[in-house]
Amino acid sequence: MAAVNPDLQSERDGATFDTNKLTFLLDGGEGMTERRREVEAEALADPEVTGGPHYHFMSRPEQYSDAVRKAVHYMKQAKTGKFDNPADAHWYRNTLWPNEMAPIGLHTTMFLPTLENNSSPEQKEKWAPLAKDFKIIGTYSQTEMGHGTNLKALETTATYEPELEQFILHSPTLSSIKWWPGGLGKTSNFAVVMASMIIKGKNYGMHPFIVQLRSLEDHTVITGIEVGDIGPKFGFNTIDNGYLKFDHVRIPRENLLMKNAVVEPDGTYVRIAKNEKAAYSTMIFVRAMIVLEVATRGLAQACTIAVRYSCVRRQSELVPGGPEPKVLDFQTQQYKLLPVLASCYAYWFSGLFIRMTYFQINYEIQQGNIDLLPELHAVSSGLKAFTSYGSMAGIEQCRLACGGHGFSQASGLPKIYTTMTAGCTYEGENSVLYLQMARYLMKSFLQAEKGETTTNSVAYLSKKNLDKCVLGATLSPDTIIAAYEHRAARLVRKAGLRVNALEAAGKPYHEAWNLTSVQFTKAAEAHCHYFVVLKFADTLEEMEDEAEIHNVLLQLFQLYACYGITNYAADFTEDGFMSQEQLDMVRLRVLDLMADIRPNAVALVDSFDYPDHILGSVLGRYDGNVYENLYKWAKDSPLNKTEVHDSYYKYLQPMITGKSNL
Ligand SMILES: CCCCC/C=C\C/C=C\C/C=C\C/C=C\CCCC(=O)SCCNC(=O)CCNC(=O)[C@H](O)C(C)(C)COP(=O)(O)OP(=O)(O)OC[C@H]1O[C@@H](n2cnc3c(N)ncnc32)[C@H](O)[C@@H]1OP(=O)(O)O
Ligand SMILES: Cc1cc2nc3c(=O)[nH]c(=O)nc-3n(C[C@H](O)[C@H](O)[C@H](O)COP(=O)(O)OP(=O)(O)OC[C@H]3O[C@@H](n4cnc5c(N)ncnc54)[C@H](O)[C@@H]3O)c2cc1C
Repeated sequence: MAAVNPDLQSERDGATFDTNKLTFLLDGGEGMTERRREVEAEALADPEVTGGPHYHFMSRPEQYSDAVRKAVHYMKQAKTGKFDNPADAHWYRNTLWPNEMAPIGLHTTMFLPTLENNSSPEQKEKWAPLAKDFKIIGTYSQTEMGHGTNLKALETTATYEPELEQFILHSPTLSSIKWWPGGLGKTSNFAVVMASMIIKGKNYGMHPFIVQLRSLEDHTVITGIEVGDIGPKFGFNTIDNGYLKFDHVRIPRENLLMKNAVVEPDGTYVRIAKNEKAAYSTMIFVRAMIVLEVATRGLAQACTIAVRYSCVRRQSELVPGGPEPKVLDFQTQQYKLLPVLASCYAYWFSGLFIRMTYFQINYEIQQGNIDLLPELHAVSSGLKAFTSYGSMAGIEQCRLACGGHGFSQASGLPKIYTTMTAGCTYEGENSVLYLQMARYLMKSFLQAEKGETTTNSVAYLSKKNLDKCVLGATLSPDTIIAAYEHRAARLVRKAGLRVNALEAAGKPYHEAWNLTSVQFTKAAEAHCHYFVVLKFADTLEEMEDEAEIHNVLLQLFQLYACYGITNYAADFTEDGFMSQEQLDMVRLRVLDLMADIRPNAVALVDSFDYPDHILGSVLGRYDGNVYENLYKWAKDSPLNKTEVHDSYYKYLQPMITGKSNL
């Protein structure tokens, strides 16, 4: 390995804590880190994983094809049983497809989970092993050209015919064509198709059906089905997001996944699930996973690149006539990057929390206890929206902080950005998800108004909140939490009272709701902000005796919270809760905290522990040898394969010389 750039080495030498120990905390324990590193090391030693053509120097069809090559490699490995632990499989995939979407991504994240959580026991026994062993490859096909958000308006129909005990799948309109499902266009031979179920003329709403799309022999498309790729996108170019059209395709009755609702042979519909949104369960799972696995990890990688590069890049003067400083020593550069880094840590702890909570509550739901489903739906929706938007903005900030080289694909940042930003849209568009959380907040507000006690994430709504902020120079977590509680409670209450007032003035509820929805999305955002602050504080409180790490995490916590206050100053001050003096103090504390954190900046990104292969960045290399590798990158560019490019002979030569050698 090449020697580490001394400018990066000096940062590591000056850190006040052991990065390894912080990595253990982020991974959820030393054993988890060790296992992750083992899986990554095995993958990194495999030429099928690290070899192959260079991602950025391929066309889109080549990118897709190479991703399929990797998919086959993954499936072969998985078939040996070595990934029985889902986390191992996850680490392996992350190394195989760094910041890319696998053509079989939907198979593992949605198709299989839907089969497992929405099938009857017999169906699960039949389908899950086939999917687990990749004997069938599937996707989750819900969104249509005309509707992604409004699931009640899905137009694909599954009409039951009792005589033959079959459902007939049909796409009655142009807008009913399934559009967007990942891996649908070219890769999958099966899909879970969400369709409106119609029995004897009655529409029972969206239900999941397992449908074969292509032959298992030669991959030709089943009669009555039209399927293909939807074309190049802003990102996600390794995956074949597809379209799917049905022309009266018949499937057996048993292909309705019947855990939540059964259709008997004579067409009698029997609902089993206690909650009518049971068919939406896979979406909750993915939303809960997006927080850590998509939003936070994308941001952590971008921070790693931008912070390391900012310690390697020297430019301008700090001391008149002095040497060029590392750009991270400029206060404005710290202001670009360190609050983003702090938010990354904040999201990480919320991500760990929602992942664990999802598995706990889902276990309860599987046992038939659905009491906590509304809480899980609200929190997973809100956190998905809050963290994906924050990460998207943070990644862009990291890119801008890298100056010109940030604009090159060599930085790795455009790819991280385009992959991650999709997470603001898929699995529920962010504003739509904030409005789902807002429904929950409105209900909780009404409960609190009636004097009832609200619980879990909204417990603060029925508490007596402080009227005056008591935040002082010590910035204790409790006073910070109280400030965020006050802001969220006030914004929720203000929006709730406005709905009530509009209704009292004669507006129907739906109109009152729409007229308050901007306020409510801001209230939902404030609620999520509070929640993320709270989970960060909880992590600090629960930490075991690691004083150095506790110190630096406390600084990050304070920076995250203070930066949030300065960014949303009006929310904290306009009702007189926080004084101008307190706000001024908070603003100055942001600057002081940045100076405190600065010496540990590289150690804090090293703790994310991303191998260079996953970062895919010349700027963010662990060894910091940026310039020689930028030069190498340029030399590898396909345009440099020949001294004179073909286009010269085709176009320039005739114009410049008046003759053509072609
Ligand atoms: C270590 C292991 C790691 C494992 C890693 C695993 C995974 C890796 C991570 C991530 C994967 C990454 C990448 C995957 C890449 C791409 C995948 C993209 C896939 C897709 O992109 S796939 C399509 C997703 N497409 C949507 O996301 C549609 C959004 N649109 C909706 O979701 C609905 O359409 C909605 C909610 C807007 C309106 O729906 P609606 O009109 O029917 O309902 P309505 O508003 O009337 O609400 C009536 C009552 O239902 C409640 N309610 C609603 N939803 C509920 C739910 N889910 N559960 C429980 N209750 C729910 C409400 O809260 C309310 O309750 P109440 O009445 O009490 O207030
Ligand atoms: C990369 C990518 C991968 C995807 N993968 C899959 C997949 O595998 N399977 C699948 O089924 N789908 C998939 N999708 C589809 C995705 O889930 C939807 O695009 C997403 O849910 C948003 O729905 P929409 O496209 O209908 O947006 P729209 O709802 O049309 O959003 C347009 C605008 O309208 C606003 N809006 C809509 N409804 C409301 C409302 N009620 N109140 C206020 N504002 C509203 C939105 O906020 C937004 O600003 C994918 C999409 C992308 C981009």
